Amino acid sequence: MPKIVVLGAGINGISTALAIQESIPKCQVIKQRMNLSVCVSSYPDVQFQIFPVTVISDRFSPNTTSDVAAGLIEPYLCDDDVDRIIKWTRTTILRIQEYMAGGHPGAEEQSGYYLSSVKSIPKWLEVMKNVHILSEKEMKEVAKRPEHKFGFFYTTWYLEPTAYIKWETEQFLKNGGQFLQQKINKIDDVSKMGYDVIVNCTGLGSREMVGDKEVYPTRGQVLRVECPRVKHFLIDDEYYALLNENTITLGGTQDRNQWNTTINPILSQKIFEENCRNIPSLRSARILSAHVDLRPTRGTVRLEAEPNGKVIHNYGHGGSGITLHWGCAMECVNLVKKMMLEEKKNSKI
Ligand SMILES: Cc1cc2nc3c(=O)[nH]c(=O)nc-3n(C[C@H](O)[C@H](O)[C@H](O)COP(=O)(O)OP(=O)(O)OC[C@H]3O[C@@H](n4cnc5c(N)ncnc54)[C@H](O)[C@@H]3O)c2cc1C
Ligand SMILES: NC(=[NH2+])NCCC[C@@H](N)C(=O)O
Repeated sequence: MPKIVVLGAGINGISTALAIQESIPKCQVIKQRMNLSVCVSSYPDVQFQIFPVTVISDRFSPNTTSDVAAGLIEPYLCDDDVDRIIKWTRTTILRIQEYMAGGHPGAEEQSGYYLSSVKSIPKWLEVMKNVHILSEKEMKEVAKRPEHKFGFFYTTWYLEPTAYIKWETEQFLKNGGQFLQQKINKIDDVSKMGYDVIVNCTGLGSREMVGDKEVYPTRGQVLRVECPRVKHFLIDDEYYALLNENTITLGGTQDRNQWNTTINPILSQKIFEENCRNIPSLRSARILSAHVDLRPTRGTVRLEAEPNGKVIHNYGHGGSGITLHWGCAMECVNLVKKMMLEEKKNSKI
């Protein structure tokens, strides 16, 4: 009976743990009514759970990097292979549409403008809806700055991480999942805890815990404001105003190798002013809060099983962890299944 543990409780940890439960039936509690025709009776609900899944983490939502995220579905600050990114994004979008169809909170389509000083059409635009490259005439109407030379309109989604992780956590617990609050100093310590499969989703924490110096912080500061008048998002080369259920997230900074998580009030003022220049209606906004966190940035997302080991890595999503989460979680499930099969074969020898 392999014991599976997921390290980390951000969007990638919780999603991967839930994906394992949903995709490997023996990893969730299955309630079955045993109807025996002979005595025309039925046993009380019988619970089967063969492989419990445990999540170990030092911090939980709403105190993870994931909770600070604006929830925009758009690949960003992730230099991975673009086709891999697009594949993961597509899988995530399907999951968001299922989540929305369930009427759950914190997810919706959002439409708006991407204005830039350079003419470039990102490949990931192919997964978006209602894409329209702005004509010169339309640019004249929409541009807010002389450097806004090129732009496009499209529809994407937002997925508010805190609301979504709350829902995922409820499903995970319903499936018999377990939580353990603990800081892991070295991943080898977990191997000694008797787990057979270890999935590492510790984001920037992997720099120390796994000793991976390729993962580094990109500091991001944002504001949450209330401004019901604003109905479209607007992203340009430096700033962004992104819709959420009842608020707007204004960003944004991307300072590589900056570890400082103290909010800089001067920067907050600049983020507000620059976004008001792009969307004048924001002048009437009510500023609710400011946030800073560190994007777990890496040349590529590390999503792989260690050779002949029991560790699977899923970290380093940069500014795209919400965007890529379900695609990466499902790829992890395939690696877990493969590892369990190997384990079964070896134990037969
Ligand atoms: C300002 C800002 C805005 C963003 N906006 C967006 C956006 O709009 N769209 C998007 O797709 N992405 C966005 N991102 C990026 C996104 O937030 C990250 O890519 C994502 O949160 C990474 O998720 P994760 O689960 O891998 O890591 P995290 O959320 O950092 O979770 C890591 C987990 O591991 C735990 N952990 C770490 N080390 C240890 C240890 N040693 N022992 C035990 N537990 C440990 C932590 O406690 C935490 O629970 C934004 C990021 C920032 C900073
Ligand atoms: N700037 C840009 N192209 N898009 C907005 C990025 C928002 C979010 N991923 C983040 O801040 O990481």
